[in-house]
Amino acid sequence: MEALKLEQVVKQYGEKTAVNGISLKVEQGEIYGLLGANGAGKTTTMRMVLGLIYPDEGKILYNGKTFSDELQHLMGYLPEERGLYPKVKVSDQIIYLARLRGMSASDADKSLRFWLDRFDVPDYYNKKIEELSKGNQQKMGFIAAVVHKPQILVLDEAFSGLDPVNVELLKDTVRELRDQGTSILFSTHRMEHVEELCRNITILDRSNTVVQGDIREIKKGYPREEVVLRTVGEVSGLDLIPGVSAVQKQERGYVLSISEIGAAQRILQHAMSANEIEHFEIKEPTLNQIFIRAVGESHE
Ligand SMILES: Nc1ncnc2c1ncn2[C@@H]1O[C@H](COP(=O)(O)OP(=O)(O)OP(=O)(O)O)[C@@H](O)[C@H]1O
Repeated sequence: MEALKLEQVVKQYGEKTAVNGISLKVEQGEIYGLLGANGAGKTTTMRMVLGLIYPDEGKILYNGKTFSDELQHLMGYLPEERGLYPKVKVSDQIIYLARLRGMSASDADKSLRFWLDRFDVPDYYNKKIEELSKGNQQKMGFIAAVVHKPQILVLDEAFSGLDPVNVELLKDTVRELRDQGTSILFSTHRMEHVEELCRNITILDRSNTVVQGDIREIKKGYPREEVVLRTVGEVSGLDLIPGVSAVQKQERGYVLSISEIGAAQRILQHAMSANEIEHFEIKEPTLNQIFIRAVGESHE
C-alpha cells in the first residue's frame, strides 16, 4: 500500500484554483519529486499533505487512512522559508518541536545530539539560530524536520544555501532516511538533484499536472536530439550531414543537434571515416530540458 496517496485533490483560494485535481502515489521508502514553475501549486500541495490546510475536493490517504491529529506526529516538514526562531537556542526549539510531535524530552535530546554529531556540529546545541550561517541554519531546519523520526517527510528546497560538500552530506542523509523506510516528498527547482534522488515525479504548471511518472519512462517519450562526439583530431563536414541541424564545437569534440535518430548513425559513419573516435553518445534529454519543454509548451 502507498504511504501517501493523493486522489484528484483540488484547492481554491477564493476564485483562484491553486491546485487543480492532483493525483499521485508515494511508496514507503521512496523519494518522490514534486516539481513546477513558480506559483504552480507545490507549496499548496505540500501544505495539504501535512494537514496544515484542507483540500476543497479529493482525498489524501496515509497508509490508506485519512488525516488525523495523531498522524501529524508521523510527519516532518522542512519549509522553503526557514521556520526556526532566530533568537532561540537550537536545543530549546528543536527539542520543543520534537516534543510537540510526541517524543519524550530525553529521546528528543538524544536524537538532537545524534543529528548534531552526524553533521559534525555538536557545539551548535547551545547556539542561537541567528549566530549560525545561512547554510548551517538550513541544516538545523533539516534536523528539526527529522528529529522525531517521521514516516512522511516533506522537503521544500532542502539544499538551498548549502555549499557543495554540505549538499552531498544532506543528499546522503536523505538517501539513508529513504533506505530506512521514510517516504519523502521532495520539491526543488534544481533538476539535477531530482535526477539523482527521485524515481517518480510530478511536474505541475499553473495548478495542473503536465508530466507525471517514472523519470526513465518519461525520458523515453522524448526524442533524443543530441549527439556528443569526441575524436582525436578535427572532423570537417559534420554540418552537411542530413538530419544535423546544428554543430557546436566544444573544447574537446562536438555537440550536434539532430532532427531524426537516423542522423546519429550517419554522424558515426562520417566521423569514423574521418578520424579516430574517443567518445560517441546519443544523449537522452535531461530533466531540465523536459521541464522547460513541458512548462514552456503549456505557456504557449
Ligand atoms: N494563501 C493564499 N491566498 C491566495 N492565493 C494563494 C495563497 N497561497 C498560494 N496562493 C496562490 O496559489 C498559487 C500556487 O501557489 P504555491 O505557493 O502553491 O506555488 P509554488 O508552486 O509553491 O510556487 P513557488 O515555486 O514560487 O514557491 C499561486 O498562484 C499563489 O499565488
